[in-house]
Amino acid sequence: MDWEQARSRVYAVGLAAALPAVDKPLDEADGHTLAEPLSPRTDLPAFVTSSVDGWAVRGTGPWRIVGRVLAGTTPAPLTEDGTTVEIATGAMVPPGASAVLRVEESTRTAEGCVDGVLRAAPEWRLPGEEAAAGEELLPAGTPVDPSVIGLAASCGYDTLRVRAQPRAALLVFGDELLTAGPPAAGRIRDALGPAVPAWLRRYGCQVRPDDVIGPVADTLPAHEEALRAALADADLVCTTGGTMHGPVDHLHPTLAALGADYVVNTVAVRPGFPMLLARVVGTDGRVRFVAGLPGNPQSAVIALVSLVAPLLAGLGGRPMPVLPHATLAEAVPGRGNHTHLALVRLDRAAGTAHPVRHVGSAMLRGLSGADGFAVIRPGTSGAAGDRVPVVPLPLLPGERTC
Ligand SMILES: Nc1nc2c(c(=O)[nH]1)N[C@H]1C(S)=C(S)[C@@H](COP(=O)(O)OP(=O)(O)OC[C@H]3O[C@@H](n4cnc5c(N)ncnc54)[C@H](O)[C@@H]3O)O[C@H]1N2
Ligand code: MOO
Repeated sequence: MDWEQARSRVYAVGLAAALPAVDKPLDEADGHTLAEPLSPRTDLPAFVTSSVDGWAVRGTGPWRIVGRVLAGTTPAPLTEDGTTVEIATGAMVPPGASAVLRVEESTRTAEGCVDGVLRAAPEWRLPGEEAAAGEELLPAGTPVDPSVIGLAASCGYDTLRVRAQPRAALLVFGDELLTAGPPAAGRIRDALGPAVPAWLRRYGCQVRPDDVIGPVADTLPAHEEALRAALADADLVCTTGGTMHGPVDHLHPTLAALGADYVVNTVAVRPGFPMLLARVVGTDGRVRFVAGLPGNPQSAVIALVSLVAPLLAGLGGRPMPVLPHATLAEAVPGRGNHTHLALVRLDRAAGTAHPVRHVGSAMLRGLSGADGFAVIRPGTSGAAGDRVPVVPLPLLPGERTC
């Protein structure tokens, strides 16, 4: 399947299986996605609010001082022309006041009255100036970040209705993998067991340490047992390795044994083509997904950005991630009729993408210095100066990249 087509298909399938809406207290909502639009419960501001420290006055000056209004109180009306109350920034302007005079622009008369020249523009904020009660400020599908949480609080929310956070598990396949110490005697370190959960968390998944399993023994029964167990609780199970058809590649037979159906089975992309996404419908009718990440570590990350990121966007009810563009600083070869995802470092100031070195699919050195992958479409090659889409890596937790 074409790479673009695979992304769209996975997104649509994820959206059709969008996770249920739940209520979260504001302090637990970060990283979730709004399941309903955000609208203020009152006008914002809710009352006429002084925007300066000064004097709320009625009529023309000089004004006789008759009181003081602090923020957080309900003031008595100003009923008499020529009177004033001292007022703090954020305090409710008393009904009857005709203006607010800034403290630094006021003087005192010998009699102790306040005097000064009023500015033409009012020194207060009117109800509804920021938003009217019930007005849609953010649509469903908006990622919840600290600014959204702050806005929700100012709109009067105690909880937010958000999509449940997807729960993900990881199964690492490969008897050759060591989980400690340096590589030796034909064995290498498992690079994906430690790295993939961290990528998944950056994409908004919950991954508990107990949900990272492996290396799972390279036998079909062990694979089947591990996948069944992982699917019992997780919405998404990622597996690493075993996507091909080598002597100990058991993923496809395991999926067949579980009655899974393929959403995507191999993608015309290099590196990473053996990636897959399968769907398993449990006896309870709940849909779960298995993402088969190839064993070569960079290919596994390409499967994450290509299939898992759009799937999670769909499950979270978010829009399909839009790819930013950058200008290639150097030529990047095409990969025939496959899409080439080429690791690049972005110069954000210049808007340029710089190919990095050490980018073999078995390597992680290039990836560690990269910001994402430049997309070289099938049948094309990238020349210096070409504008190309870039698939960003979610390098900082909560970045608005997905
Ligand atoms: N006859 C062919 N062989 C292969 C082809 C092919 O087209 N024809 N494609 C190659 C490509 S491309 C990829 S990608 C891999 C995919 O293989 P699998 O997903 O089945 O993965 P494995 O065979 O289990 O492992 C591949 C490679 O990656 C290393 N690996 C696996 N897991 C980890 C891990 N957690 N951390 C670090 N390294 C890992 C493993 O040792 C192998 O070296 O197939 C090619 N073969
Ligand atoms: O296509 Mo494989 O995924 O390069 O290493």
